[in-house]
Amino acid sequence: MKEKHENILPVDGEIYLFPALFDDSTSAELFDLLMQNIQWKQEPVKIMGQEIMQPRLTAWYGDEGQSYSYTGITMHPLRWTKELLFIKKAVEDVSGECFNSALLNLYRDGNDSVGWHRDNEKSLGINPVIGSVSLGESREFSLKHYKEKKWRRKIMLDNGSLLLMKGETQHKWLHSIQKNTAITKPRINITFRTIKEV
Ligand SMILES: O=C(O)CCC(=O)C(=O)O
Ligand SMILES: [Fe+2]
Repeated sequence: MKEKHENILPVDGEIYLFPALFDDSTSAELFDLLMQNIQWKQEPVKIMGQEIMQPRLTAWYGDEGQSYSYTGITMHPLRWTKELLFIKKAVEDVSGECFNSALLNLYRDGNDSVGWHRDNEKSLGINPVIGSVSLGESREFSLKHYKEKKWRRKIMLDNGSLLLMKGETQHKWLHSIQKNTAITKPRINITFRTIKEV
């Protein structure tokens, strides 16, 4: 990392916030391009044998030849777009990390959410590094420790920000975006990842 940043987690992992990876006008331009050019879809997931629709739209982009299993569905990535490569480079420059894929989320409004989970799929390997870019409406990112559920953190993810998660974070902490019905505007989130094995 270029500058000195403070770890947001008290134990068992590292999370760093870069509040302004992109300025307001770049963020607004990227938001519009991603709204238009990404192949957003509402995908089903299997939860305890039942197929239900995810409460948000998603898309997966990446290097050729990658595939990814995510809560019971296998996804084949679409080819990087120009704007995704621009964002990826910015994330790689400030983090000093490299990524070969990205999972995108579109929260249409405050009724969309992602439940408590860890990004600890086998294909991401041990101690995966995830770079998470937010565009559009601010949403609160909630964290709780996997074992000590009383250990909690909340981070506001604003337009143009980057959240970098590394170390043991994905093994030891759960995260979620909770519904907030006061929110009427959309948010795009891009999580850059590295798939280690197919
Ligand atoms: O929208 C976010 O900030 C988090 C998304 C997330 O946790 C995921 O895609 O795994
Ligand atoms: Fe996640």
